[in-house]
Amino acid sequence: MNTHAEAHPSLDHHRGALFVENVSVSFDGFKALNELTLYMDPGELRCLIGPNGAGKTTLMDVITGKTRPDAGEVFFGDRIDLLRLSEAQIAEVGIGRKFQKPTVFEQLSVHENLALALKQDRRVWATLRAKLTGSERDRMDEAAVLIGLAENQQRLAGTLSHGQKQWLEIGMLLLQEPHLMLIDEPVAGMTRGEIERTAELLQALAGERSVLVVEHDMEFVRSIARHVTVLHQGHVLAEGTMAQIQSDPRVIEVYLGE
Ligand SMILES: Nc1ncnc2c1ncn2[C@@H]1O[C@H](COP(=O)(O)OP(=O)(O)OP(=O)(O)O)[C@@H](O)[C@H]1O
Repeated sequence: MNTHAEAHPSLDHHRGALFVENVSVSFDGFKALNELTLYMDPGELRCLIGPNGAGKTTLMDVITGKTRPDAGEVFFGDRIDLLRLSEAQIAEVGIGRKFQKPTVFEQLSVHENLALALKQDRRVWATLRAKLTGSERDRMDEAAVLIGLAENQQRLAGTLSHGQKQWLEIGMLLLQEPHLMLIDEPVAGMTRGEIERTAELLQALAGERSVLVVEHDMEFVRSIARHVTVLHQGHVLAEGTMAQIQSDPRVIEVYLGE
Protein backbone atom coordinates (compact mmCIF):
# COMPACT_ATOMS: atom_id res chain seq x y z
CA MET A 1 0.00 0.00 0.00
CA ASN A 2 1.19 3.53 -0.73
CA THR A 3 2.06 5.70 2.21
CA HIS A 4 0.94 9.30 2.17
CA ALA A 5 4.36 10.47 0.97
CA GLU A 6 4.48 8.02 -1.95
CA ALA A 7 0.91 8.73 -2.99
CA HIS A 8 1.53 12.48 -3.03
CA PRO A 9 5.23 13.07 -3.72
CA SER A 10 5.05 16.86 -3.51
CA LEU A 11 2.43 18.20 -1.22
CA ASP A 12 3.96 21.46 -0.08
CA HIS A 13 1.43 23.38 -2.12
CA HIS A 14 -1.29 20.96 -1.04
CA ARG A 15 -2.19 22.74 2.13
CA GLY A 16 -5.19 21.28 3.84
CA ALA A 17 -4.55 17.68 2.78
CA LEU A 18 -5.02 15.28 5.66
CA PHE A 19 -3.67 11.77 6.10
CA VAL A 20 -4.93 9.64 8.94
CA GLU A 21 -3.46 6.14 8.77
CA ASN A 22 -4.22 3.11 10.93
CA VAL A 23 -5.06 5.23 13.94
CA SER A 24 -6.21 3.45 17.10
CA VAL A 25 -7.37 5.01 20.35
CA SER A 26 -8.28 2.99 23.44
CA PHE A 27 -10.09 4.17 26.54
CA ASP A 28 -9.60 1.61 29.31
CA GLY A 29 -9.30 -1.19 26.79
CA PHE A 30 -12.27 -0.02 24.70
CA LYS A 31 -11.25 0.83 21.13
CA ALA A 32 -12.90 4.15 20.26
CA LEU A 33 -10.84 4.20 17.03
CA ASN A 34 -9.71 0.95 15.52
CA GLU A 35 -7.08 1.18 12.76
CA LEU A 36 -8.90 4.06 11.16
CA THR A 37 -7.57 5.32 7.83
CA LEU A 38 -8.94 8.42 6.15
CA TYR A 39 -7.48 10.77 3.52
CA MET A 40 -8.72 14.18 2.54
CA ASP A 41 -7.68 16.16 -0.53
CA PRO A 42 -6.95 19.87 -0.29
CA GLY A 43 -10.11 21.91 -0.76
CA GLU A 44 -12.38 18.97 -0.20
CA LEU A 45 -15.73 19.16 1.57
CA ARG A 46 -16.14 15.84 3.38
CA CYS A 47 -19.01 14.68 5.54
CA LEU A 48 -18.38 12.24 8.35
CA ILE A 49 -21.42 10.29 9.50
CA GLY A 50 -22.06 7.29 11.71
CA PRO A 51 -24.08 6.14 14.70
CA ASN A 52 -23.57 7.48 18.21
CA GLY A 53 -20.26 6.28 19.64
CA ALA A 54 -18.79 5.50 16.20
CA GLY A 55 -15.70 7.58 16.95
CA LYS A 56 -16.39 10.82 15.07
CA THR A 57 -15.55 13.12 17.99
CA THR A 58 -12.54 11.02 18.93
CA LEU A 59 -11.21 11.39 15.37
CA MET A 60 -11.59 15.19 15.57
CA ASP A 61 -9.84 15.08 18.98
CA VAL A 62 -6.92 13.16 17.46
CA ILE A 63 -6.57 15.57 14.51
CA THR A 64 -6.54 18.59 16.85
CA GLY A 65 -4.13 17.03 19.35
CA LYS A 66 -6.62 16.77 22.20
CA THR A 67 -6.36 12.97 22.26
CA ARG A 68 -3.16 11.09 21.46
CA PRO A 69 -3.59 7.81 19.59
CA ASP A 70 -2.01 4.55 20.74
CA ALA A 71 -0.99 3.76 17.18
CA GLY A 72 -1.08 5.20 13.68
CA GLU A 73 0.02 8.32 11.84
CA VAL A 74 -1.62 11.69 11.28
CA PHE A 75 -0.08 14.09 8.75
CA PHE A 76 -1.17 17.50 7.54
CA GLY A 77 0.29 17.97 4.08
CA ASP A 78 3.21 15.61 3.58
CA ARG A 79 5.50 17.19 6.15
CA ILE A 80 3.57 18.12 9.22
CA ASP A 81 3.37 15.25 11.67
CA LEU A 82 0.45 16.30 13.84
CA LEU A 83 1.28 13.71 16.49
CA ARG A 84 4.43 15.68 17.30
CA LEU A 85 2.60 18.97 17.80
CA SER A 86 0.72 20.42 20.76
CA GLU A 87 -2.92 21.52 20.41
CA ALA A 88 -1.78 25.15 20.12
CA GLN A 89 0.78 24.31 17.44
CA ILE A 90 -1.84 22.37 15.48
CA ALA A 91 -4.07 25.45 15.50
CA GLU A 92 -1.09 27.52 14.34
CA VAL A 93 -0.36 25.30 11.33
CA GLY A 94 -3.90 25.95 10.18
CA ILE A 95 -6.38 23.47 11.61
CA GLY A 96 -9.45 25.15 13.07
CA ARG A 97 -12.28 23.49 14.92
CA LYS A 98 -15.83 24.50 15.60
CA PHE A 99 -17.63 22.65 18.36
CA GLN A 100 -21.33 21.94 18.23
CA LYS A 101 -22.46 24.68 20.62
CA PRO A 102 -21.81 28.26 19.55
CA THR A 103 -19.39 30.07 21.85
CA VAL A 104 -19.59 33.64 20.63
CA PHE A 105 -19.28 36.55 23.06
CA GLU A 106 -22.95 37.38 23.58
CA GLN A 107 -22.34 40.80 25.18
CA LEU A 108 -20.27 41.98 22.21
CA SER A 109 -21.43 43.00 18.75
CA VAL A 110 -20.98 40.85 15.65
CA HIS A 111 -18.25 43.27 14.56
CA GLU A 112 -16.44 43.00 17.89
CA ASN A 113 -16.62 39.21 17.84
CA LEU A 114 -15.08 39.19 14.36
CA ALA A 115 -12.40 41.68 15.44
CA LEU A 116 -11.44 39.44 18.35
CA ALA A 117 -11.09 36.42 16.09
CA LEU A 118 -8.97 38.41 13.67
CA LYS A 119 -6.59 39.73 16.29
CA GLN A 120 -6.42 36.39 18.11
CA ASP A 121 -5.73 38.30 21.26
CA ARG A 122 -7.25 37.09 24.46
CA ARG A 123 -6.91 40.47 26.14
CA VAL A 124 -10.38 41.39 24.99
CA TRP A 125 -10.47 45.10 25.69
CA ALA A 126 -7.00 45.76 24.36
CA THR A 127 -8.09 44.11 21.13
CA LEU A 128 -11.29 46.06 20.84
CA ARG A 129 -9.44 49.32 21.27
CA ALA A 130 -6.72 48.34 18.83
CA LYS A 131 -7.06 49.98 15.43
CA LEU A 132 -7.92 47.72 12.54
CA THR A 133 -5.90 48.15 9.38
CA GLY A 134 -7.64 48.62 6.03
CA SER A 135 -6.91 45.06 4.96
CA GLU A 136 -8.18 43.72 8.28
CA ARG A 137 -11.41 45.63 7.79
CA ASP A 138 -11.70 44.21 4.27
CA ARG A 139 -11.24 40.68 5.58
CA MET A 140 -13.85 41.21 8.28
CA ASP A 141 -16.30 42.68 5.80
CA GLU A 142 -15.73 39.75 3.44
CA ALA A 143 -16.34 37.28 6.27
CA ALA A 144 -19.47 39.15 7.39
CA VAL A 145 -20.89 38.98 3.85
CA LEU A 146 -20.04 35.30 3.53
CA ILE A 147 -21.81 34.41 6.80
CA GLY A 148 -24.84 36.56 5.92
CA LEU A 149 -24.32 39.06 8.75
CA ALA A 150 -23.08 42.09 6.84
CA GLU A 151 -26.19 44.06 7.79
CA ASN A 152 -25.98 42.96 11.43
CA GLN A 153 -22.45 43.98 12.35
CA GLN A 154 -23.51 46.32 15.13
CA ARG A 155 -25.98 43.90 16.68
CA LEU A 156 -25.12 42.23 19.96
CA ALA A 157 -24.28 38.59 19.32
CA GLY A 158 -26.62 37.58 22.14
CA THR A 159 -29.60 38.86 20.13
CA LEU A 160 -28.83 36.73 17.05
CA SER A 161 -30.80 33.59 16.20
CA HIS A 162 -29.19 30.23 16.96
CA GLY A 163 -28.34 29.82 13.27
CA GLN A 164 -26.79 33.27 13.04
CA LYS A 165 -24.64 32.55 16.11
CA GLN A 166 -23.37 29.40 14.42
CA TRP A 167 -22.52 31.37 11.27
CA LEU A 168 -20.81 34.06 13.33
CA GLU A 169 -18.63 31.44 14.94
CA ILE A 170 -17.81 29.97 11.54
CA GLY A 171 -16.88 33.50 10.43
CA MET A 172 -14.63 33.88 13.47
CA LEU A 173 -12.93 30.60 12.68
CA LEU A 174 -12.49 31.70 9.08
CA LEU A 175 -10.66 34.87 10.11
CA GLN A 176 -7.99 32.70 11.68
CA GLU A 177 -7.31 31.51 8.11
CA PRO A 178 -7.36 27.75 8.65
CA HIS A 179 -6.39 25.42 5.82
CA LEU A 180 -8.58 22.71 7.33
CA MET A 181 -11.82 23.40 9.19
CA LEU A 182 -13.38 20.73 11.40
CA ILE A 183 -17.04 21.47 12.01
CA ASP A 184 -19.13 19.48 14.47
CA GLU A 185 -22.90 19.18 13.89
CA PRO A 186 -23.40 22.68 12.51
CA VAL A 187 -27.12 22.41 11.74
CA ALA A 188 -28.39 20.85 14.99
CA GLY A 189 -31.24 23.06 16.23
CA MET A 190 -31.47 25.14 13.05
CA THR A 191 -34.60 25.88 11.03
CA ARG A 192 -34.84 24.41 7.51
CA GLY A 193 -34.09 27.83 6.02
CA GLU A 194 -31.00 28.17 8.20
CA ILE A 195 -29.91 24.66 7.24
CA GLU A 196 -30.09 25.53 3.56
CA ARG A 197 -28.04 28.68 4.07
CA THR A 198 -25.48 26.69 6.10
CA ALA A 199 -25.18 24.25 3.20
CA GLU A 200 -24.41 27.15 0.87
CA LEU A 201 -21.92 28.58 3.34
CA LEU A 202 -19.95 25.35 3.77
CA GLN A 203 -19.87 24.82 0.02
CA ALA A 204 -18.51 28.34 -0.39
CA LEU A 205 -15.81 27.69 2.24
CA ALA A 206 -14.51 24.50 0.66
CA GLY A 207 -12.19 24.84 -2.30
CA GLU A 208 -9.91 27.44 -0.77
CA ARG A 209 -9.65 25.28 2.33
CA SER A 210 -10.62 21.74 3.30
CA VAL A 211 -13.73 21.23 5.38
CA LEU A 212 -14.58 18.15 7.43
CA VAL A 213 -18.15 18.18 8.74
CA VAL A 214 -19.67 15.79 11.27
CA GLU A 215 -23.43 15.78 10.90
CA HIS A 216 -26.42 13.56 11.64
CA ASP A 217 -28.93 15.45 9.48
CA MET A 218 -29.04 13.28 6.37
CA GLU A 219 -30.93 15.77 4.22
CA PHE A 220 -28.20 18.31 4.95
CA VAL A 221 -25.45 15.79 4.23
CA ARG A 222 -27.14 14.87 0.96
CA SER A 223 -27.34 18.52 -0.02
CA ILE A 224 -23.63 19.28 0.45
CA ALA A 225 -21.59 16.15 0.23
CA ARG A 226 -19.82 14.86 -2.79
CA HIS A 227 -17.86 12.48 -0.61
CA VAL A 228 -19.12 10.84 2.57
CA THR A 229 -17.24 8.70 5.09
CA VAL A 230 -19.24 6.40 7.36
CA LEU A 231 -17.66 5.45 10.67
CA HIS A 232 -18.77 2.46 12.69
CA GLN A 233 -17.09 1.08 15.80
CA GLY A 234 -14.03 3.24 15.29
CA HIS A 235 -13.43 2.11 11.73
CA VAL A 236 -14.35 3.34 8.24
CA LEU A 237 -17.31 1.19 7.24
CA ALA A 238 -17.88 2.79 3.84
CA GLU A 239 -16.81 5.76 1.78
CA GLY A 240 -18.18 7.22 -1.43
CA THR A 241 -20.85 9.40 -2.91
CA MET A 242 -24.11 9.78 -1.05
CA ALA A 243 -25.77 7.52 -3.64
CA GLN A 244 -23.17 4.79 -3.04
CA ILE A 245 -23.46 5.15 0.73
CA GLN A 246 -27.25 5.04 0.71
CA SER A 247 -27.36 1.84 -1.28
CA ASP A 248 -24.67 0.08 0.78
CA PRO A 249 -26.37 -2.69 2.79
CA ARG A 250 -23.81 -2.42 5.62
CA VAL A 251 -24.52 1.29 6.03
CA ILE A 252 -28.26 0.74 5.95
CA GLU A 253 -27.93 -1.91 8.61
CA VAL A 254 -25.84 0.05 11.10
CA TYR A 255 -26.95 3.59 10.46
CA LEU A 256 -29.45 4.66 7.84
CA GLY A 257 -31.92 1.94 8.71
CA GLU A 258 -32.20 3.17 12.30
N1 LIG B 1 -12.59 10.06 27.40
C1 LIG B 1 -13.23 8.93 27.18
N2 LIG B 1 -13.18 7.91 28.08
C2 LIG B 1 -13.82 6.76 27.88
N3 LIG B 1 -14.54 6.47 26.78
C3 LIG B 1 -14.64 7.44 25.84
C4 LIG B 1 -13.98 8.71 25.99
N4 LIG B 1 -14.27 9.46 24.89
C5 LIG B 1 -15.06 8.69 24.09
N5 LIG B 1 -15.27 7.49 24.65
C6 LIG B 1 -16.04 6.38 24.06
O1 LIG B 1 -15.55 6.17 22.76
C7 LIG B 1 -16.60 5.88 21.85
C8 LIG B 1 -16.55 6.83 20.70
O2 LIG B 1 -16.99 8.10 21.13
P1 LIG B 1 -17.12 9.37 20.19
O3 LIG B 1 -17.57 10.50 21.07
O4 LIG B 1 -15.88 9.57 19.42
O5 LIG B 1 -18.31 8.95 19.20
P2 LIG B 1 -19.14 9.84 18.19
O6 LIG B 1 -19.15 9.12 16.89
O7 LIG B 1 -18.61 11.23 18.18
O8 LIG B 1 -20.60 9.82 18.83
P3 LIG B 1 -21.76 10.93 18.83
O9 LIG B 1 -22.40 10.88 17.49
O10 LIG B 1 -22.67 10.42 19.91
O11 LIG B 1 -21.12 12.26 19.16
C9 LIG B 1 -17.90 5.97 22.67
O12 LIG B 1 -18.28 4.65 23.01
C10 LIG B 1 -17.50 6.75 23.89
O13 LIG B 1 -18.27 6.37 25.01
